[in-house]
Amino acid sequence: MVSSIHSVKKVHRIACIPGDGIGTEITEAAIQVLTTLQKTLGWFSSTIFGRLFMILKLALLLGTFEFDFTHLDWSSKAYLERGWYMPPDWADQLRKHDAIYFGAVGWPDVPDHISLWNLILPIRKVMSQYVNLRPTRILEGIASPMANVKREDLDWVIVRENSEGEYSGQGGTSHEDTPHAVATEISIFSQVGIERIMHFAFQTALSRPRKKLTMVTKSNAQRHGMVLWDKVFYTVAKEYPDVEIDKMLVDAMTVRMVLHPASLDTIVATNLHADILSDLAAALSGSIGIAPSSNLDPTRKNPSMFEPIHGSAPDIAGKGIANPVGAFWSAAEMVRWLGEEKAADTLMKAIENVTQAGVKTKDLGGSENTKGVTEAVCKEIEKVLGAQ
Ligand SMILES: NC(=O)c1ccc[n+]([C@@H]2O[C@H](COP(=O)([O-])OP(=O)(O)OC[C@H]3O[C@@H](n4cnc5c(N)ncnc54)[C@H](O)[C@@H]3O)[C@@H](O)[C@H]2O)c1
Ligand SMILES: O=C(O)[C@H](O)[C@@H](O)C(=O)O
Ligand SMILES: [K+]
Ligand SMILES: [Mn+2]
Repeated sequence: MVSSIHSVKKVHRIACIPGDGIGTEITEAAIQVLTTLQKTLGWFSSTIFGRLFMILKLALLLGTFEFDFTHLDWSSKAYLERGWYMPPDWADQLRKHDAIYFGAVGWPDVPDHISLWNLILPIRKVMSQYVNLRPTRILEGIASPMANVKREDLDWVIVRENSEGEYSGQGGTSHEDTPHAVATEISIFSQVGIERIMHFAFQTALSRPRKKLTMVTKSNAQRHGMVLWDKVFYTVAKEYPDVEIDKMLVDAMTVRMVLHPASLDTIVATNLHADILSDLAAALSGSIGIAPSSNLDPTRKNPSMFEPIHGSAPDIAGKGIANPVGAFWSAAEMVRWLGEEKAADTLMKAIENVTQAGVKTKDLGGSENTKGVTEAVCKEIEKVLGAQ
């Protein structure tokens, strides 16, 4: 009986790559929260009526959902021990899953370009995750470091091109290790690559109340690739007459983000520019520790990957003090991508109830550790569902 109930549940297969440093700590916390979410939404849901309803649903073979986590030990630590990050069939392994949950990669014992180019960048590229979606807003109970900025003033979505640009990986070094060393780092901007990210950005802008899109480049100094960006942006814009558009040079954009945050809504930028702007956005909304990201293949042919925007933070790793909120928010984005809207809303509500109650890590001015925030969010999930 139990196994037949089990089998009618929708199963979301998640590949988990905790990676390095605090990546392992926040991934463990995210799995704890997701497991609580699944259990609470399922059998133990809240009121007696909720439970009866759930039994009825199960009896009708409708079921709920559960996560099936596969843990993948693809990390710098493993690389140092065995000489590789991912096995040769890594892409096939990942494609057996519905989504990928990622912690962080990078450790001081391995050069950062080796770790990035052996783990996260091949996944983003080979899985065609050409969008990196990075929402930023000031959560309940969190204050921006900018004194006069109110919560409603900062509500942005950064759409980062995630497959090419400055991250093309093309270039090389001549006369290496001599005083005449010469290195090139070539950016690639393809019309197809720009068009698809622009369409995604316009559709994102359209889905938001303000329908406003700001495009960022550096097309004054960089006169080829960035100029193509501008050109494609204005061409694609013609298909979206309901979206209000404007254009910024990236240097001036940093000023506008700090001085006039309320003037921005959806933002589209290249791989590198959006990488930098999204760290700034996270800091302006309280901390790098709260910001989520979704590496999306919008065609859904490949699994998409969800991770906080921060890195492995070697300076605080192993201390149990990393802020898990960015990891939880990323988990909520994953749950939404998998079609579980109610579960995603529940998780976001639980996170914000916890920040509002002042249960926060040190980076947000609080005194809790990772475990304390995680347990508070788990308890809050039960409360939020119990109240429904
Ligand atoms: N996508 C990724 O996995 C990713 C992202 C960024 C950096 N990295 C890698 O991570 C390593 C460290 O990079 P970095 O120091 O430039 O950036 P980082 O994001 O790891 O850390 C920057 C600062 O923010 C703090 N911080 C980050 N996350 C936090 C959290 N959740 N809670 C509290 N404080 C937090 C850190 O303690 C540090 O002081 C490098 O190897 C880098 O290549 C990986
Ligand atoms: O993409 C990058 O630049 C790094 O992996 C990291 O900084 C990130 O933002 O994911
Ligand atoms: K990360
Ligand atoms: Mn980054």
